[in-house]
Amino acid sequence: MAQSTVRDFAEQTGVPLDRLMIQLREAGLSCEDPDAEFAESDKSALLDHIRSTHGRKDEADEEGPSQITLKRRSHSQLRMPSAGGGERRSARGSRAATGRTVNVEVRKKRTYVKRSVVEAEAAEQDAQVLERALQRDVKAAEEARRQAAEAEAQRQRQEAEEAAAREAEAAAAEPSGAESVAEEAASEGAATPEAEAEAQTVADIEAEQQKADSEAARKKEIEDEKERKRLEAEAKREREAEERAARKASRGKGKARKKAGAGGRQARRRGAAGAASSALQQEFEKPTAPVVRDVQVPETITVGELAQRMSVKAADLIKEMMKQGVMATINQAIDQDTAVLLVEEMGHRPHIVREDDLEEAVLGQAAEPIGEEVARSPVVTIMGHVDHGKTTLLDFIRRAKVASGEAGGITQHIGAYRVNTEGGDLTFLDTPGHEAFTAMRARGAQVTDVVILVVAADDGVMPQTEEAVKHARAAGVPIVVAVNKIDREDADPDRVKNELAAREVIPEEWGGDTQFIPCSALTGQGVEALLEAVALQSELLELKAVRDCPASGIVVESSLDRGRGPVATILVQNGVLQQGDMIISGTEYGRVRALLDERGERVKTAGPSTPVVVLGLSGLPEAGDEVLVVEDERKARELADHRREKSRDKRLQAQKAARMDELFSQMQDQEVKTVNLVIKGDVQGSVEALTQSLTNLSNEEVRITPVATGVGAINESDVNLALASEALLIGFNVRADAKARRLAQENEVELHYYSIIYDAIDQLRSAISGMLEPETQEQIIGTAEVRDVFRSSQLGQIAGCLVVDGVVRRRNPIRVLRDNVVVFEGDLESLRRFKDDVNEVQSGTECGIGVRNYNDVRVGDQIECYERVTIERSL
Ligand SMILES: Nc1nc2c(ncn2[C@@H]2O[C@H](COP(=O)(O)OP(=O)(O)OP(=O)(O)O)[C@@H](O)[C@H]2O)c(=O)[nH]1
Repeated sequence: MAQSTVRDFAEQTGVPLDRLMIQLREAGLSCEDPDAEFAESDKSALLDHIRSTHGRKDEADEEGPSQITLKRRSHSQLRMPSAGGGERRSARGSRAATGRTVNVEVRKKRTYVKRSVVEAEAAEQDAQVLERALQRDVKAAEEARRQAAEAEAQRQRQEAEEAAAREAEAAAAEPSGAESVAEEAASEGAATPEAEAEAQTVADIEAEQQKADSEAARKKEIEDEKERKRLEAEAKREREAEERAARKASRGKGKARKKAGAGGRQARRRGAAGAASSALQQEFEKPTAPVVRDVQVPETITVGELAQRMSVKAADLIKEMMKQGVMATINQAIDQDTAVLLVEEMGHRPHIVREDDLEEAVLGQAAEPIGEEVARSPVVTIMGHVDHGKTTLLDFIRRAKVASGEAGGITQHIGAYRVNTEGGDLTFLDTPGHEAFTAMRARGAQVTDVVILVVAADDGVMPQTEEAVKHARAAGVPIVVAVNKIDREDADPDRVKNELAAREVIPEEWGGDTQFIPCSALTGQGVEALLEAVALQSELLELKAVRDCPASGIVVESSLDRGRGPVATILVQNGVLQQGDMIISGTEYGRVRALLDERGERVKTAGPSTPVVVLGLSGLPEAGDEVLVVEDERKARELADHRREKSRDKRLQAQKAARMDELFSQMQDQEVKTVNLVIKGDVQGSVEALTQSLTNLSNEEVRITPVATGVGAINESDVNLALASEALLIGFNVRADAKARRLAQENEVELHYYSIIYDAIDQLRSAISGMLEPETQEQIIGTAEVRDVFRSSQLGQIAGCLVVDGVVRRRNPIRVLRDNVVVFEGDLESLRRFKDDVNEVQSGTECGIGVRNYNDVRVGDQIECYERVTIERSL
């Protein structure tokens, strides 16, 4: 390398010479002459010095701001000629008017930096330049040294090889002396210290070279491995992307391939983890044609559910309904026909689902029992008017005192009893006779084979006697008439025969088919004959039942027992009901936990025509519900759920209708008053009957609405409900519990307790009578005939009249009638007797009448005087 001076170095690097000299002095190098040689060692020392001081700042520089920035803003206006025709306008001298003025804002920013800072920066820059130059020079010197060493090593290796070759040749020429020469050479080599050092250097260099080579080879290997893995991963991702694309392509979507490609690219970007997650990702494909769905349409379905089945938004369905002219909300139930229409309109395929499908599937042959028929005992219902002796008669028959235990002496709910008579077993359904139980009695007739119609011989045929005849006829059930109370002195059995014959219940002795048995439930006279007659009647009927089939029957009554849960009285009609059977009844189901007979004793089985109390149902079935034994619990639960859903839908539909009706009627008549009722009772039948009877009291002015009904004691929630709906709270044979009583007291909710249905009816009737609007009636109080008409200058036209009927009063309104047709309606202006004004004129008296605002009264007209009276009404 050529020798260089300090000056040369300064010129090379562009650093001012004086600054370089300062740096050298600071580095502790004595350099007075810039033309002196700039040795390598000096360069290394200077580099170390610069490295150690590089970036350091004077502490003084830290104080105060190192620079100040000044900003200046100036505004001016620029007037520009309007584009296109500016010159033309200017020629006309209208430039000012047409030119455009632009506001110009000029912003200037100037930064002043401290001198010391500038100097320091310059020094810093020079130091950096020097550092770079020195570094370069020092590196170059090192490189040169290394190359020189390498060249030397190479030269020595060649020399050694040549020497070896020469010696080999010499040895070949003088084999005897070869060894000695070689030894000599070796000893010579070992003996020379310079040669030894040289050899060591060469070995070191070679070792270094080898180490560097192996290091490079190892690095390359690692790099290659990485590259290979990267390529493998990439190939895998591409394969996956291609597979996806192929799958989509096979579905015939041209677009899909593109998307899969995009997905693949995305996956590549995300890496392996991303690729795995993208495989799970779902992609939406817009269908190219409208999707036609098969939609199951049951008998009733809510709008929301129908929309769901068609996979459309409920709002869209409601819109479609509006187009069809049907207004509905999402929770509203619609009928099958409407639903089918809507499904078709929306381009789908409706499939009508019959509700019975599931019933049939679950119940199988249970609907129609198949098997060998055997004789069964008759089911007898006693019907008749109130107090004609039904309970007394049944009491006598089964020798149990039922009547004495009943509130008000009236049977309150249907009970079923099996009694042994000489004519065989008879099952009695103890139906009550009061009108409130009409609905239950109708149900009773459906399971009944024979009706005993009790008619008191002293009272004859009464309204409920007639009703009982109608029910029996409607059900096609034969009647046996018990002409009761024949022990009474005023008993008149023939009257009963006559009255019933008039209603087409003809006695046998009169050629009809009805047996009339005179009896006394009190004394027992004729009761045996009555039972014989019933037995005879049922023999004629040849009653049969299938015993060897899954049991089925009818719920006669149900109630909630505090200890035993839901309790249902069931009349078995076919098959044999056993403890452990899985039964379904209406919307309830359950495994028969226990069977009890009419005396409350446990029995294991109950055959046809046997009334039995069943424990184990999930809830209270309705009186009249069918009971069926099913195979397994799952099926029973399924069917019960289905029925519950169905009844809920129906209820929803009914509720909606009721609300609509209410709306319409309120629109028509704003004066309709509503009495809400919350009714709780001891047994389902009573609640049902009471609810129906009370609802029947509704008329066009007062509507009675049972907002809630139920079995059991009145609880807090009943009181709350009554409060919320401003309802009357009625307890029939039940009382409010302590909490409910307290709540009722606090909120002044009245509790009405009853144990006799007609008491409840009477009280409510009188209560709602008070709610009726009083009626206004017109009463004619007098009539006068016009005999003469004359005019007075003071009073105008005056009619000379004779009061022919009642009294004519001056303050009362009048009507003028001509040939019995009203020609004017108004008031009297004056009423006079001779010259005196009077307040009233009695019948048979003449008077002068002036009619206000009417001057056309003629001879022969009648003037009718009337008054308006307000009459309180009752139901
Ligand atoms: N003298 C006489 N009185 C009878 C006879 N049968 C019933 N009574 C009386 O008539 C009244 C009414 O009898 P119930 O058996 O309660 O009449 P019911 O038809 O069951 O009445 P409800 O349960 O209200 O439908 C009672 O006081 C009986 O004692 C009878 O044969 N002779």
